[in-house]
Amino acid sequence: MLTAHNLTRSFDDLTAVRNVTLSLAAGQLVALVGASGSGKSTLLNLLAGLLDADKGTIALNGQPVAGPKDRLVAGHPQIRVVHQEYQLMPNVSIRDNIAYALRYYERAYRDQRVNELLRLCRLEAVQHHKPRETSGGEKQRTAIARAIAEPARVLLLDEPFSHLDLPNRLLIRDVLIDLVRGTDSATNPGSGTACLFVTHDASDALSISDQIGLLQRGRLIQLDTPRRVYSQPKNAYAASLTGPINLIRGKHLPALGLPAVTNGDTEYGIRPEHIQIDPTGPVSGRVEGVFFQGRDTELLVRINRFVCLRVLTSQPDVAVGDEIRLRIVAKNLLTFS
Ligand SMILES: Nc1ncnc2c1ncn2[C@@H]1O[C@H](COP(=O)(O)OP(=O)(O)OP(=O)(O)O)[C@@H](O)[C@H]1O
Repeated sequence: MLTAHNLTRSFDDLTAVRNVTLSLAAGQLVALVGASGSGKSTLLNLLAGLLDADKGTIALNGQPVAGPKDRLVAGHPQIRVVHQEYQLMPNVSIRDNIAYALRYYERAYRDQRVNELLRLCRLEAVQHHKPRETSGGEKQRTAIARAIAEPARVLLLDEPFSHLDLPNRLLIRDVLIDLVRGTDSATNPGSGTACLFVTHDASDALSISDQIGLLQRGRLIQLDTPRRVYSQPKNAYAASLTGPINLIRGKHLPALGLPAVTNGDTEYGIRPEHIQIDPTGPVSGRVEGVFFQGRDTELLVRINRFVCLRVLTSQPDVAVGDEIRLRIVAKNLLTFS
């Protein structure tokens, strides 16, 4: 549906987006993840036709999506964007901000649809407030409600969950999933929307997206299913974007009970959940930190002067200063370079 080919955009001598090729299909949720400054918002604005590309093409169902220099009004009628700053009208109520997206519809339908969106995004209580009288999360939900008010082929969201508490985060995630899959009949009867969302939160990306795209200094270094991006990351940076990872030089592998390698400078990675606490394990370490996380506890375990490992365990009875034994299975080791 939305395809981008070889997109490149520079600001002076900084290339913010470099040769990015990707496609978004109807009914598909794609998460875009990358470090701050890696080019996520720039790519989103290019895809929305809000920024001119220096090179490359964008097409929606085969039709070119023009940048602002080739259009009277920037943007594309079938592509909705929610920016990080929300861009709400400051002097009208939350209700009217949402209703504005439906201004060309007849009054009765507009009122009914706005009521539905207020309910869906839990905004009924603040519907008559001005944006400045609402919280960050309420403003964020208003921007999302406005973006999904009308059917759209493509929805591009810049950090849609960043200001939401956990219940609202789960709520908006479900709203988006329904919309994208085409199960929200009022918004998009049957066909589904293509959605790309930028996030810093690996758990959002891993749990709801069909694909994750990883940006590193403007390049799309990996685009794959959440499972593959997590278990076969392209490099150490990619691994660190999708979850905690222990990075270890080859020369330190024997100290972890793993076979020696010829190139001691090669970098390896091991996820904390792949290190087992095992009284018969070959490695001994001293617990330096215990971080309770609810279901699991993360430990910092000092193996020697050079290696300190993050270990995820469900064992609640470990304390700072304990000596524990660990086992790492070689097949779980990721090789990076
Ligand atoms: N209008 C602009 N003029 C000059 N440089 C810009 C402009 N917009 C973005 N940049 C630069 O391009 C790079 C990519 O910026 P972008 O906002 O796309 O990153 P991002 O991945 O969205 O970052 P964040 O996660 O912090 O929002 C950054 O180095 C930024 O400073």
